[in-house]
Amino acid sequence: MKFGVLVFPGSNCDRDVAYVTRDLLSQPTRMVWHQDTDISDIDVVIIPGGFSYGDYLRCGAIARFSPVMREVIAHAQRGKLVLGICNGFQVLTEAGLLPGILARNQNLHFICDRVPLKVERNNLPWTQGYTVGEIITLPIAHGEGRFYTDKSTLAQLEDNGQVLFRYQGENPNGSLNYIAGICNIQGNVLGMMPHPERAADSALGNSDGLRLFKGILEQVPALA
Ligand SMILES: NC(=O)CC[C@H](N)C(=O)O
Repeated sequence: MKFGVLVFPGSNCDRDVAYVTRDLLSQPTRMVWHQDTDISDIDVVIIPGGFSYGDYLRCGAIARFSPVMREVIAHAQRGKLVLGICNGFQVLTEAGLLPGILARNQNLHFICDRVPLKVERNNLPWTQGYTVGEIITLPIAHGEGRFYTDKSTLAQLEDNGQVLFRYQGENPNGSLNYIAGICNIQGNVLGMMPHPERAADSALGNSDGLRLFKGILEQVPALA
C-alpha cells in the first residue's frame, strides 16, 4: 500500500509519519510537496502535523489553497483513504472534507501532553486494530485543537458514529463532547488532533499509535 505524506512549508511531522510507514511498516512512501498536482500513484494520503504557513490567519487556512489539495479532495471523493493528523485535521476542516472547526484551546495555551483517549468504533480501517471502548494513550501538541461545530452538525456526527476518538477524563482543550477525532460520513477521511505517529515505536515507550497505521494495511472493511 503506497502512502503519500504531504509537505507544506512549515510541516514538521512529515518525517515522523514517513518513519512509521516506510521504516516501521515497510510500505512504499512518497513525500508529496504541496505544489504537486499528481497523486494518482498514492493509496493513502496523510496530511501531517506542523505549522503550515506559520499558522497565519488560522491553522490550515492557507494550506488548504495549496495545489495538491484539489487532488486530495478528488482522492477522498473517490473513496480513497485520507488521514489528517493535528495540523492535518485543521487542513481537512478548512478544505471542507470534514465538518467543524478547530478553535483556539480553551485555556489559550499551546498544550503538549500525553492524553487518554477512548476508541468509540472499530469497524473502519483506522480503528480496526483497537477494541470498542478501549482506552489508549497518545501525545497531543497543539494551540488550536478545540473542536467546535453547530448543534445540528454535532448531533449528526454523534448519530452517524463519526466520532472515532474522544478524550477520556480531562478535556484538554475544551472540545465539544470531548471530541479528539472524527471521520466523514463515508469513513474514508479521518482527522484527529492526537499524534499516532509519535506513539508508534516501542523504543519510545508507547506504541498505541502503531495499531492505527497497521489497521490501514489490513483488509479494509466495507466503507458505508
Ligand atoms: N502539532 C501540530 O500539528 C500543531 C498544529 C497547529 N500548529 C496548532 O498549534 O494547533
